[in-house]
Amino acid sequence: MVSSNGQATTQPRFSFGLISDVQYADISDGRSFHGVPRYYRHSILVLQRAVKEWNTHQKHMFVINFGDIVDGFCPKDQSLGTVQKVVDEFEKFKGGPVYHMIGNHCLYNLPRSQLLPLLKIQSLDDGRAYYDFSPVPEYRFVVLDAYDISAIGWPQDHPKTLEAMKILREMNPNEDKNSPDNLEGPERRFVMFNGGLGKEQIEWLDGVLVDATILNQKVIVCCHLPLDPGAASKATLLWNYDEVMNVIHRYNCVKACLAGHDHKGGYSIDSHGIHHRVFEAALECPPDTNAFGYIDVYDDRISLIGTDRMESTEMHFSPPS
Ligand SMILES: Nc1ccn([C@@H]2O[C@H](COP(=O)(O)OP(=O)(O)OC[C@H](O)CO)[C@@H](O)[C@H]2O)c(=O)n1
Repeated sequence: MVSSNGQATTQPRFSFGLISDVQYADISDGRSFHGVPRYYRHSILVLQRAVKEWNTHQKHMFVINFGDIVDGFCPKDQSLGTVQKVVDEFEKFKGGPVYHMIGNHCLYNLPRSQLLPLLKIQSLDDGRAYYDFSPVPEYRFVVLDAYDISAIGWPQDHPKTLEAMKILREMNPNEDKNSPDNLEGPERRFVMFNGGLGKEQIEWLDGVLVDATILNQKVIVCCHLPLDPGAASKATLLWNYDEVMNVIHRYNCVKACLAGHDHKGGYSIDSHGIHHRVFEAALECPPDTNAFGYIDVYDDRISLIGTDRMESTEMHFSPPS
């Protein structure tokens, strides 16, 4: 294709919409633990404007929601209806499927057994919430379950809860396990509002990357929790981000890791040239401002076009090492 100035332009192979940390609740505005304003009722308006804009573009193949669909302060007798209400807003997207992932605030509201069907996350009986999909033969998306090993979301006596509590007891000296006090650097991630990937999920990830390599697919990893200390506050990282990145770094197929959770957003390129983009939260948009976007996917880069508080980011792929 040739543009008006006579230069060759390339069309994206495909595009998709994205939004993170809607954290809607029908409650008055409040603040985060650190005093950052949170606009609980406004966040669903941000989502509505996002869906309207994605539909106007008429080019997005799908939408990805990066987790925390409702806030933990949502009255518990309203959790089910509130998750459904937000899912219904996502369903107004006309271009294709909406892919959800779970975040800590989802799990403060509902157990996995109720949450996963609402979010249409196909799961085996064991409640796992990781999956992959391939929108075009050249690309594979991997959606990780960041709360696979977690002290929230599983029954109290579940082996995964017990494993998570053991990790927190060993790694976090505080009585309040949500507090990163007395922890330094990336050790600050060992708090109860984070989680990690279990052995089975890591083996599954490894298998997907083997398969993607054989098929010559480029892979985009999506996870509610950030995977690189350069892109996010240390207290928001996946517990075993280092183990997960060691697996990813064994292959050349992963081009970008996309995340939510750290509401201010962030961006880094790691030692292997992988892009890490953490998305700005819809929840923290003051009235009439927005944080959502879409990504144009090319063969040699992905291009995030953000609205308002979501910064645009060009992510050119490094040549394979
Ligand atoms: N230092 C802290 C931070 C948080 N808490 C408590 O942990 C719960 C979850 O915190 P919250 O900020 O709501 O979690 P988000 O997933 O929205 O955001 C994660 C990052 O903080 C975003 O930057 C809640 O009960 C907090 O009060 C805490 O005790 N100590």
